[in-house]
Amino acid sequence: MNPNKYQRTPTPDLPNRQWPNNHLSKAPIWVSVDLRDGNQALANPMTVEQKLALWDQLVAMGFKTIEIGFPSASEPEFEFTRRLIEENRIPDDVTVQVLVQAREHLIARTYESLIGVNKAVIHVYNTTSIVQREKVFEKSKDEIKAMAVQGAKWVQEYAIKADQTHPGSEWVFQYSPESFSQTETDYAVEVCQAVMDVWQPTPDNKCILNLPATVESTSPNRFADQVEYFISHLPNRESALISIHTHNDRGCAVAAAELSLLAGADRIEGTLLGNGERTGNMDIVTLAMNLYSEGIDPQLDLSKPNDWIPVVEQVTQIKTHMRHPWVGEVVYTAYSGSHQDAIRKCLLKQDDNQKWNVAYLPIDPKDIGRDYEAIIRVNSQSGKAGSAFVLEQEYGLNLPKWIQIDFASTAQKLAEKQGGIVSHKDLYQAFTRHYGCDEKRIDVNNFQLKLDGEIEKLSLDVDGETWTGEGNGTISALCDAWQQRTGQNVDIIDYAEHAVHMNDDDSGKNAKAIAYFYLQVDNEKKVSVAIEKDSLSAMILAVLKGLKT
Ligand SMILES: CC(=O)SCCNC(=O)CCNC(=O)[C@H](O)C(C)(C)COP(=O)(O)OP(=O)(O)OC[C@H]1O[C@@H](n2cnc3c(N)ncnc32)[C@H](O)[C@@H]1OP(=O)(O)O
Ligand SMILES: CC(C)C(=O)C(=O)O
Ligand SMILES: [Mg+2]
Repeated sequence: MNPNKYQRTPTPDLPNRQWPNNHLSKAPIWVSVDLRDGNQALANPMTVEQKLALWDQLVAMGFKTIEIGFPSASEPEFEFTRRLIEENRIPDDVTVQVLVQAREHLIARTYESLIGVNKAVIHVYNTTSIVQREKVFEKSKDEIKAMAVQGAKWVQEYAIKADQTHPGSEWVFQYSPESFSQTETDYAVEVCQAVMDVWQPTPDNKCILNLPATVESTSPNRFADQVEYFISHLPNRESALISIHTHNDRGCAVAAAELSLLAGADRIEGTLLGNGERTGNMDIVTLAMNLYSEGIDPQLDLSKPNDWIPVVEQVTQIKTHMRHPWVGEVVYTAYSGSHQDAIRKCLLKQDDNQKWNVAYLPIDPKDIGRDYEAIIRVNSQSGKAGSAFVLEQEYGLNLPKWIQIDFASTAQKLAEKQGGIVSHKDLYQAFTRHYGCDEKRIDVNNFQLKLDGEIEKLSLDVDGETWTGEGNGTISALCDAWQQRTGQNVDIIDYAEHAVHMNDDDSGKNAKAIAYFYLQVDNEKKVSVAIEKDSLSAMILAVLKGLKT
């Protein structure tokens, strides 16, 4: 490692920067560049059929501008453009965008690909960065500016020609000073101003100036400075939409785009899940969800990742990381005990009419189709709350805290034995086995209860023996019967019972009752559970189990 090899990328001095004081209140104009920047980054570029599948997905998600490719680059790119147009696949409210270099024959071919389109953005670019000027193009600043101006002129001239031969299309012009992030910002303003001088946009007929961090080379705050500087120094700013196109070389593409919006940008280019050159383009999903989590309508439908992620994965051949922000498979899952406990307590207190406020869950996972099943998974890092949550969500068991504590060591042993995540079914089976819920070990018959004044008189046969007792209710009469038979003193420390819908293998859902008892028999504390057809039977059996075992 030799840090002396590297230097800081210069950015403008902006002592009165405004962006840190700003807040976002609306979504930007989104532009998907999946079909162009995403595609050009793939070892195996998408086939036309794959591009069509991704196009349909992007339209369904609500993108209104989609960069569909670089039609002058290859036959498949050209053919894809033609198919969208000829097969009427472009909805009226969606605009296609195409990329082209500032080279005449490529611009001519680009317009050819667009014959018959209703509306298209022609996106022309040339690089303006110091390294590319000096080493790649070996041109002066004026010469590079002249390339941009020439490109802008060709874009305009060929639009006029296209209108003459095939009238009826609407053209929007976009220019990118490629590698804006590594360009002196003053110079980027100068080049863009020269392009605007050619196009003569107005506030009613804006052009688009797209500022790329082609290679991300500064921290997001310094990129935001570059953007604010650009916007505040651009004459005729109101005649341009300012677009941002960041890449993720430093891992901050989303942050840089988000801060650029604070700095005044109107429009964001990016890809789903951040596919794109090298470390990728700015991930639109992450930025849109960031806005959503702050109460801003993202103006995109990201609610069904389980539908659209497979499409993206299929066409890119790139798997989504399980911890991908907002949509990764486990990003709402808590394994650790204290997280599970906090989530469970917050969810119990979360009211549908209140703003979402749940520890460890920045949004309601249900908003993007993630079931609570995915939220809490029980393994050996989990505590009592995790098992309680699973049994509650999946089986409708509202375990009192003393049952949670009593069952915790059984769940822990199971998790340690299995070594990974304990399935919901295994956990439930462990619970019913631990409390003997499936075994009919006590035979109860001839139940009779008579009210004598304020006293309940109970008689029943337990395992063939007749028990009698009295008290101010069934359970106290039952405890009295035990005391009469054994001389042991019985106190009910706590109990709970509720209805539960059991999934019987044969007959489907069955309403039953579950009772939980916490007893003190002389000096011994006992916990018992019974599941029966009705609540009285469940309570009697739970008490008997506690007493007899
Ligand atoms: C940052 C980005 O993502 S930019 C977009 C990059 N995407 C792509 O390039 C994908 C599609 N591109 C292609 O398939 C090819 O580059 C083509 C078909 C467009 C052009 O191919 P070729 O003509 O063979 O040129 P090649 O790709 O080698 O390009 C380099 C030439 O174009 C010039 N050039 C590169 N970019 C530009 C530009 N934006 N404007 C004008 N000239 C340019 C270079 O100076 C070089 O010129 P030279 O041949 O005189 O040295
Ligand atoms: C063509 C431009 C906008 C680009 O993709 C980039 O600079 O990253
Ligand atoms: Mg790019």
